[in-house]
Amino acid sequence: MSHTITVRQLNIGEGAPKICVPLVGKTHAELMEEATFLMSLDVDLVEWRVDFFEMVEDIEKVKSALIDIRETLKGIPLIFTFRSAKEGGERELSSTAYTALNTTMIETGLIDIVDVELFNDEQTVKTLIHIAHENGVYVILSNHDFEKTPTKSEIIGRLKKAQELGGDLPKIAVMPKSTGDVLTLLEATNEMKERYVDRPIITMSMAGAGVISRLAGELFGSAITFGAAKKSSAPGQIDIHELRSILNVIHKNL
Ligand SMILES: O=C1C[C@@](O)(C(=O)O)C[C@@H](O)[C@@H]1O
Repeated sequence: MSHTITVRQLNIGEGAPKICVPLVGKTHAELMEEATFLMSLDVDLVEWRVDFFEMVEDIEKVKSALIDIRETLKGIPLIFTFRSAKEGGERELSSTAYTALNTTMIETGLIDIVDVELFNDEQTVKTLIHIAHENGVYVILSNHDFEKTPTKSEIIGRLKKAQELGGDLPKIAVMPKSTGDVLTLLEATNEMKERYVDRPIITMSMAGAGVISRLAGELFGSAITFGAAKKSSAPGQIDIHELRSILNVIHKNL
């Protein structure tokens, strides 16, 4: 497998980490306003965090918002993410509803990447990966620990599991309780890069202490970094202008 994934001419995994900004509107109107605003900014990808959308359980309403988001974003690569409450998101869906929501949006042909949580039952994960790939959609296979930072071998184990299951972009976000925890995440990322990586991965240590991990992905091996425009979707995301400028400084000096 190639170390780079190309989505609408964006080479993820090559050069500086790509900047992704989340859309976190609660209503159709808020989403339109946010999406229009994002178009005035220097972003590489947009993630629709659909768990923030209050009509998320109404698939037709989600679809109609998606159509308008896609039209507003023009050619910007779009990630579709329902983040469950147990992994730091806004709400829960039953496994059936989660599968139906993701399947319907994959089949619209309007999204480029779908985020699937690794810790769903394995059959759900495999089914969604299969449907995504049949429709030319890449899969971020993600895992989040908002409580702590697992050990280095556990982090690597989860990222490798995401590779084995066929995720195109394995991802992990963890919470540091110490600066040592930030190093653990960076070491795990670096070891993946040196020993196991055959495709781009995404890692981050959250909150203030973890900010360095959102900046240093080109060095340690994380291909996408999440920044904030007006509102962040997780602790530790920094302003995208500052983010771009720091990524450029690192890139220039490597
Ligand atoms: O999983 C991630 C990463 C994230 O949690 C972060 O820490 O930047 C933000 C989420 O929107 C995204 O889905």
